[in-house]
Amino acid sequence: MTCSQTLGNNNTNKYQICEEIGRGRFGTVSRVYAPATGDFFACKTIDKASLSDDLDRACLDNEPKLMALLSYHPNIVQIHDLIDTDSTLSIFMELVHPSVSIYDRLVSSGTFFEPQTASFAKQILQALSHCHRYGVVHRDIKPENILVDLRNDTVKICDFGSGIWLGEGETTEGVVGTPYYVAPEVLMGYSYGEKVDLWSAGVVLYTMLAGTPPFYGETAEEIFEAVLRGNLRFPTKIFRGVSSMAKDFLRKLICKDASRRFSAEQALSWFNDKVN
Ligand SMILES: Nc1ncnc2c1ncn2[C@@H]1O[C@H](COP(=O)(O)OP(=O)(O)OP(=O)(O)O)[C@@H](O)[C@H]1O
Repeated sequence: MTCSQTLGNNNTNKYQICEEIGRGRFGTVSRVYAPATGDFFACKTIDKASLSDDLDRACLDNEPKLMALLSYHPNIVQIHDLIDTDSTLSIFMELVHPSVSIYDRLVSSGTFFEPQTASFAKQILQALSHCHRYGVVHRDIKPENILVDLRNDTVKICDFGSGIWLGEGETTEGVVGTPYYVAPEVLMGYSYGEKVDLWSAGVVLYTMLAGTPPFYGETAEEIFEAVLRGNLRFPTKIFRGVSSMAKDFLRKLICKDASRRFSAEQALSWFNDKVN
């Protein structure tokens, strides 16, 4: 292993940067080594010059704060350290190694079997229930933002860059998220709350089972139209091997009416009643 280039305040050389393990809109994620303790971490470095507006800057401020607020939960990537300079912000996090997301797994091995999807579903819901108990709405739940620790099949939610803190009963507005996974109330411009994460989680679980998202289009506009129609189908050819219980569960998450959609807590109790 060769880790060069150092990172640290006042030349403390606290961390040595190893290889790049991921790339997002605003920066890169690298594996880093802390010589003092012998530990490895993931470091997301955001180039402040790449932030074009106040919304981007607010997201940058929010991400480490929300992660700290949520620490510790076994299904949420934990924040370890922060280095803020004039030009960059580096967030040091618990490392998931190798860095594999549900998206990577879908690309490399295709669809997931129902028992593994159920195990991941429970962990995702436990993470969301924890987030929502602390008033944090993730707003960008998608396969790329759910990491899989292959050593023990534990999933960990990452990337709170689009997250928001809402007080009890509070709602927000603004289009945030990723086309295939975004909830209809977000696209409609309505005020919305934490239930948007349950819609997205439902779409992720559907995609794990089917290999394609439930609402599809060639362009972002076409995807948005399909999401707004919210016509949820389970084509027999694809869902032949999937239980009616699983389809029932997905209908309770991918439900257009947010007031009738399961909360994370309701989804977990349903899960504990039916699956265990
Ligand atoms: N803690 C971690 N351990 C291992 N890999 C990670 C970790 N955090 C992020 N990654 C990898 O880096 C990628 C990008 O991370 P992240 O989504 O946080 O960046 P981003 O810039 O916020 O991306 P986006 O463009 O989606 O907003 C992830 O998809 C994953 O592959």
